Amino acid sequence: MTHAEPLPDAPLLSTRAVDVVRDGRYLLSGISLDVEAGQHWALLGANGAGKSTLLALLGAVSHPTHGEVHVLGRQLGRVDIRALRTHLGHVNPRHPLRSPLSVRDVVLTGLTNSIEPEPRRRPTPDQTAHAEHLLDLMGMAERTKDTWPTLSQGERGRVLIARALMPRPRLLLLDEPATGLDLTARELLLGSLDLLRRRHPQLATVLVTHHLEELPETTTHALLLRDGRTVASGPVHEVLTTELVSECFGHPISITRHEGRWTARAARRAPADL
Ligand SMILES: Nc1ncnc2c1ncn2[C@@H]1O[C@H](COP(=O)(O)OP(=O)(O)OP(=O)(O)O)[C@@H](O)[C@H]1O
Repeated sequence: MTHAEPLPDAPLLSTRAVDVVRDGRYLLSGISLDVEAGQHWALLGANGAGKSTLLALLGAVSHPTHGEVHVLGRQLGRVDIRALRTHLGHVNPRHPLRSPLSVRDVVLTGLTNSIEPEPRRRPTPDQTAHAEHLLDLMGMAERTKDTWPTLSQGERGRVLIARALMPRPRLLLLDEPATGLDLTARELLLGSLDLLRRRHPQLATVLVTHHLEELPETTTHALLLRDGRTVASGPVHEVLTTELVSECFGHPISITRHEGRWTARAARRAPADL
């Protein structure tokens, strides 16, 4: 096992014919996916489809049972993945911070990937400026001195994205970032993600959701999962169709796109079927 630096020209993420088997059950079967710089993927599927299981592989948190996962050109299982993880921004929505750290200090803990600031470690002026730049992108510039316990769930979510971006990762992984947010908080989050993607065009993201309404308009690609298998994968205009999304959720669903955003409506059963 060797420490690994990323290979500069490799796809950021690549999985080939990946299976994840737990207790004899296939949670993922035959998943192949390439994520390149500047791409913004949505992983969509019903509850239990395998989205979080796939995201854990992409974040080098778990290993496949069969097949290969390459992160930044390095194959999981062949290298020490701790070195690779510093290039991946992974947002944990259950961030276990309890103390009243300021928003700016929470973002700075992203440098050491620690919950509390490391003792005797002082951020450089460049690092503090970068934290403030990221908070500005996430719409939190006015809140840098506020303390963590005073933030709403939506505000915390945006601070945690800024924290994950602090080490300047090439890839950001987001597991249902809009869950539990009210409409305004959701729109602020999605607007911030759109701005981030436009300002940092080399960044790639992978975002898990069940809801098409929670996709930022800058989403470029989608992978639809059903029972651990790929229903469709590719550019959004080919994949987010009424036919394929209906197949993914096992129910007739009508998809529309308006001003860059998607809406899904489940068809009601006809009275005769009830
Ligand atoms: N460690 C495990 N051992 C056994 N089964 C597991 C394990 N982890 C997840 N599962 C099962 O694998 C399936 C896929 O889970 P996963 O969390 O990846 O789905 P998901 O698409 O993210 O679902 P949700 O939208 O509900 O979060 C589920 O049926 C889950 O119960």
